[in-house]
Amino acid sequence: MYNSMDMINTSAVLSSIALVFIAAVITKVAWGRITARPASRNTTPHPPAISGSSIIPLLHTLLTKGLRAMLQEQYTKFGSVFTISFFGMKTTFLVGPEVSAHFYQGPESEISHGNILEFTVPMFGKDVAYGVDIVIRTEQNRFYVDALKPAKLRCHVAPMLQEVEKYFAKWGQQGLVDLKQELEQLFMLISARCLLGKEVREKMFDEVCSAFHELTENSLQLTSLLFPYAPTPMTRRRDRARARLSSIFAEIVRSRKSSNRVEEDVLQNLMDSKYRDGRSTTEAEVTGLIMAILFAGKHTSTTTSTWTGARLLSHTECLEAALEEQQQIIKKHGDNIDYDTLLEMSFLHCCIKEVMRMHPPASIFLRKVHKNFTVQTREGYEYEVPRGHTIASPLVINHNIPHIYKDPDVYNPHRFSHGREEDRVGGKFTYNAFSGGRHACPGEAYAYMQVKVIWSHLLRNFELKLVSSFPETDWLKVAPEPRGKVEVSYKRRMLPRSMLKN
Ligand code: HEM
Repeated sequence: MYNSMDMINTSAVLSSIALVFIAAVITKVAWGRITARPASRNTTPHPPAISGSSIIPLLHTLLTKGLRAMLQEQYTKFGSVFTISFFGMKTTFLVGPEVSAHFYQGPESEISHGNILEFTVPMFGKDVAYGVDIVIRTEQNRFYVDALKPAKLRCHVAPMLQEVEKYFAKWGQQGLVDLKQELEQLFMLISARCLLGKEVREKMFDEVCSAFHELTENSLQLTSLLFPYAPTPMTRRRDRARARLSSIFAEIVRSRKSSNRVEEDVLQNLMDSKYRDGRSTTEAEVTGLIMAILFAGKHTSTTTSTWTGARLLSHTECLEAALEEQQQIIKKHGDNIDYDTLLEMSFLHCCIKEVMRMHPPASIFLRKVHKNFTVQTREGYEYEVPRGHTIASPLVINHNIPHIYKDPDVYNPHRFSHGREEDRVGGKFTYNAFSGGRHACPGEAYAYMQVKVIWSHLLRNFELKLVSSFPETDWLKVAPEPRGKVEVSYKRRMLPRSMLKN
């Protein structure tokens, strides 16, 4: 069910769109006024629209206070459904679970990514994702879901742990690190091992990292996003990097097949996947699918993990509760960590979930409307959203609605604990860090698993302190992330048990 668009992680896409938005507004100021216009053929009005000169204060807020502040102002003023119109492009924002169902589960013929993710086609090739039709894409999505389902995840815990232990064994007795940079390197090592396979991890790690870096850096430049096929130096570098990666993965696939070698990694799962008509995946498809999954999972997991550190190390109570949980698990299972042990880390799970509520790696999701639909707001207003509009589900606001999340600006993992479960207050579209409905992230369980493997290890083996101030969000990055270095000092613990309470 995944097309090329979907392969691209939404965080990157949405932030890119925000950049496009900023750039477009900077270069030309449209004129107009705020109106609540009636629908063309029936009595249901279109959502209130902000356009023309009213864009100027909105732009001012966007540039001075950021995306969240700008959207929050419009939400306070107009309620949960409003349209921002500039340069003829109309984007209707749907804020909160009450108005989000159609966004997430409307059929492809009525709501789709449109051509928003067209730029992913030259990244991953014409054989996967947005290079193929919806039928093939849906099948390829099934390959992902299957490769990342819990039964298949169990075998990744041991290799993940080995990578984590080996990585942190290189740290000294004590020292100072940039957590963001450390975790980025570690996630690439884990991804190489569990997703791409041991050929890459053992023999071609540096080459694959550098080609992948070239591929993403050059694809996510504003010009490449807007004009993915223009013959610019960036698109040429992108194409060279993709060609290199394609040939590396094609060679690995051929070698495994010719020697009948079978590995326990996601690459193997994609190689073994079959379409409903019995056809096997081709080399080009496997190559495109594996590059896309790496792209979808790496940055999101790195930023989530870094924010988890920043939040835990700034909230003593949460840090102590997380340590206490580790201690209880150690008492029960010793130092052994497996898939089931990770599932027992429910407080750590809530800590990570709360991080993604406050710092969702994808801050806004976008879709194109192909057929008019109506939405009813919580206050009882009904609006018709017309065909042709872009619609947006802004997580930066949705995850901070006070009637759903008590004290939304406070980091409080307990809000997700059993019995309280604020993420269920508004139904199934209340918490959408992993999107939802037809395009829900297939890597959610894998993502939690790897972040927990890392953080349980860090908590057990190191005393950590956040040295730099709590990071701001860098909204100017294509995928929002903590701005600048996240400096953390560490001191090795001799034995986790002796360092903890009780
Ligand atoms: C904290 C980590 C992660 C977050 C927050 C996240 C979030 C998301 C979101 C929001 C989407 C849907 C985009 C949309 O609605 O269009 C998505 C799609 C996807 N994610 Fe994740 N993701 C994470 C980690 C991962 C990991 C680790 C993997 C794989 C190992 C992965 C694989 C994918 C794939 C293949 C898609 C494409 C789905 C589609 O085509 O509809 N993600 N992810």
